[in-house]
Amino acid sequence: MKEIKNVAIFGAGAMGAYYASRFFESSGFSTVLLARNPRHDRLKAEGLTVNGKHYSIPVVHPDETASPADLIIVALKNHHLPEAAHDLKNLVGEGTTLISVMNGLDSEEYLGSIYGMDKVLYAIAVGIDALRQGNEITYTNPGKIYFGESDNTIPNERVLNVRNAFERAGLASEIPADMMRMLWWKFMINVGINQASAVMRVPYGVFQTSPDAQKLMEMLMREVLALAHRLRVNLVEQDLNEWSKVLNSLSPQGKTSMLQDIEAGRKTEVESFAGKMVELGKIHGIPTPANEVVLSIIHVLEQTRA
Ligand SMILES: NC(=O)C1=CN([C@@H]2O[C@H](COP(=O)(O)OP(=O)(O)OC[C@H]3O[C@@H](n4cnc5c(N)ncnc54)[C@H](OP(=O)(O)O)[C@@H]3O)[C@@H](O)[C@H]2O)C=CC1
Ligand SMILES: CC(C)(CO)C(=O)C(=O)O
Repeated sequence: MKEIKNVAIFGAGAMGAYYASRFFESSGFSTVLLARNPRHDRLKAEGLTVNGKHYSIPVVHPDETASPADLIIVALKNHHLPEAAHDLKNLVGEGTTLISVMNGLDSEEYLGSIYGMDKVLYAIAVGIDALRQGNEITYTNPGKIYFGESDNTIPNERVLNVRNAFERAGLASEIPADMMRMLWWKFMINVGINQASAVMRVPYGVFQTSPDAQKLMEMLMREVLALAHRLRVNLVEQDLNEWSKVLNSLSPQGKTSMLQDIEAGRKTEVESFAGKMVELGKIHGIPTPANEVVLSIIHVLEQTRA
């Protein structure tokens, strides 16, 4: 397989802007952002600012791109995906690899249903605390990307090729043997802290110190543990402690992506977290009362946003 050179970033928000800046700054890559108008013109005119540094990264329009990308990083919000996913069609060719750094359990299968799972690798971003205000993005901790096929006992050529590209771009990454376990671990984290932070409107620092904040976060997470156990996903009690270690490394002022959405009056990804939990809980006979409560609260916050 040939070395990854052409990289496209789809969704130049908090996460996408960070990854775009890394590839754009590293030699050996040609990096583009993909967007329709009015985003296209805005990104072209204003560029992106990441940790105070301005980047004028080329922006391409979905209907005007002719040559496929080697690697596409998808960093949309989950509710953007159904409307946006077809915009990748001119960028996906035989040798293209698609990676979604989006939270939730479904974005990979969604992209795979359109472009084929043979082109999609699973991924999660852990420990990054990217904040966005307009086109200005800040982060204190870049975190790490865990990625691969669902089973990476022996990583295949596509996976190794992406690792090589991440290394050249200065992005920390790891290839877990059991990627499904990692996907569920991240899902547990998001169901816990994203939702608890959104209903309480507090940053990471409060979860580092307040037993009350920790209690709600853990109640939500334990429902994921019970569901994972039923589905034979290898997620255990100790995984809560692994998350505490990551949490304590985050900036006390940092905010989850869901709290950022609530504060900015945007739609949240609650359907991919509590919504998914309630749905799966019903199918598999696992009670999800804490998730039912936060689902209603976050719906109300969305309905009453300014
Ligand atoms: N922020 C974080 O620290 C982390 C976030 N995540 C996950 O990563 C994903 C992205 O999150 P985040 O970066 O915070 O979200 P943002 O809301 O900051 O970014 C999403 C971006 O997608 C753009 N977008 C929406 N629709 C389209 C479209 N049709 N075409 C092109 N661009 C589009 C938005 O543009 P516009 O602004 O114009 O609407 C926005 O720039 C989410 O699933 C989140 O849960 C995971 C780990 C950490
Ligand atoms: C884990 C966390 C909370 C930060 O990386 C996240 O995934 C998010 O903000 O959506």
